[in-house]
Amino acid sequence: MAGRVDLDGNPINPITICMIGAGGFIGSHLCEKLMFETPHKVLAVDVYSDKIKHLLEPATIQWADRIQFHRINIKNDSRLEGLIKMADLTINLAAICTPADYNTRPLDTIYSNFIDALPVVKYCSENGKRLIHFSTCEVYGKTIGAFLPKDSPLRQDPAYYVLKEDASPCIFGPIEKQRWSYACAKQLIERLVYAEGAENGLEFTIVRPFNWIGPRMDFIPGIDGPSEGVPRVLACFSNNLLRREPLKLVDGGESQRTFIYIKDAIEAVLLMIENPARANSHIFNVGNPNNEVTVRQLAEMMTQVYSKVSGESSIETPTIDVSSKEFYGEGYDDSDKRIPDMTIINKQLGWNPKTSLWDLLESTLTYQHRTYAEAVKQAMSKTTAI
Ligand SMILES: NC(=O)c1ccc[n+]([C@@H]2O[C@H](COP(=O)([O-])OP(=O)(O)OC[C@H]3O[C@@H](n4cnc5c(N)ncnc54)[C@H](O)[C@@H]3O)[C@@H](O)[C@H]2O)c1
Ligand SMILES: O=c1ccn([C@@H]2O[C@H](COP(=O)(O)OP(=O)(O)O[C@H]3OC[C@@H](O)[C@H](O)[C@H]3O)[C@@H](O)[C@H]2O)c(=O)[nH]1
Repeated sequence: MAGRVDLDGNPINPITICMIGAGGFIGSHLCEKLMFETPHKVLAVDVYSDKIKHLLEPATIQWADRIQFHRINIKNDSRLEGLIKMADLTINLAAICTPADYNTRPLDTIYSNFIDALPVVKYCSENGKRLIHFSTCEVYGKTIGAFLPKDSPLRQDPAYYVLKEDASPCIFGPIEKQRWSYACAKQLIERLVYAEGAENGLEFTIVRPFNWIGPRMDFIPGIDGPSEGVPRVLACFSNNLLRREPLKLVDGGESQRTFIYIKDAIEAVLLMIENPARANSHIFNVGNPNNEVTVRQLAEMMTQVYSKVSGESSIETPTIDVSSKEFYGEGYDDSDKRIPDMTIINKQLGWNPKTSLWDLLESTLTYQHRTYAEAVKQAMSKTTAI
């Protein structure tokens, strides 16, 4: 750790980071990175700590003085401002961010992604503290190409689908498609952070993650989350594979996504943390444009990889089609395609993703199998016994 320097060759001084949402998927990986590889301190704020308990237990005393957990709901806790004041930098990850909630709990979604983030922005601005705010690739909504006729040659032109921070429009569906409640709330908080920068000098960076995936993402229904819960696609498909049931393809699985390994993405966040002069006032896409698949292709690849890592043959009918109304309910809609433009992050931070989709699925599904296979077997045998 000694002698660490930033991208301009200047020594990196240890800082204190107030990380809100530190107990979630991204937060847990960021806490690990900061504890394992840097001298920085973390004030970890969340309502849950299960995903970082390995960093908080006495056995990990090595960094006991560098990470503190604060069980705080930022909706209503006066301790938040004090923690932001104690820190040099605040990173806000807290949000409701699973699509199954956007159309079924639109009020909670809007409050969580906009209203609850307001005091965080205000305290940073008023106290002259730097903020890294987590937004989403969903702010782009649908691509321009999605509105062209299916056979239009322009659909092949990157100008109609590659998503650029400083050029692409944000295209959402109608209000009755409540899916867009999340994207719209995230867009408004981005605009507010940006305006605080422009009018009041807030030092900020906005991150737009493009489908970061890896170990500890969401939950397996009935094992470490509610039986009826619907997590994001990686956990849905993992759950199906663990239970040896067909993977459900929503509306034919035609939507396209680019997936990035969480560990590659965390490298980018660390560069933002340690290079404020290069990261401030920027909005960054963080994704892997080389890992594009349709959801159907993702299902096929996960089936193959899971078979390899578990040693179990795949089932006879590996996928089934399901309508979005059946799967998510009324008001669901979808982003058609998400390819991040990487020009700005390349120029400012020299960062590039490394891990291929196959490799990241192999390490992630090895983790899922090791962590859950036995528990799923036991849960299933109990249900059959009843
Ligand atoms: N994972 C991705 O690919 C992805 C993609 C786009 C955007 N994002 C954004 O990144 C951020 C983190 O996402 P994640 O995947 O780690 O999600 P996550 O759900 O695993 O983590 C969010 C954490 O915030 C906490 N939280 C929520 N409301 C809170 C409150 N009121 N008070 C205290 N803690 C609260 C939750 O308990 C959870 O631990 C979110 O803002 C999300 O919108 C993630
Ligand atoms: O079992 C499933 C689950 C999901 N899907 C499909 O898989 C695709 C990806 O679904 P995810 O649950 O990962 O969520 P999305 O990519 O649509 O949105 C995510 O994007 C970025 C973040 O802001 C959020 O984490 C989330 O909104 C969607 O087209 C969805 O309809 C299935 O076909 N079957």
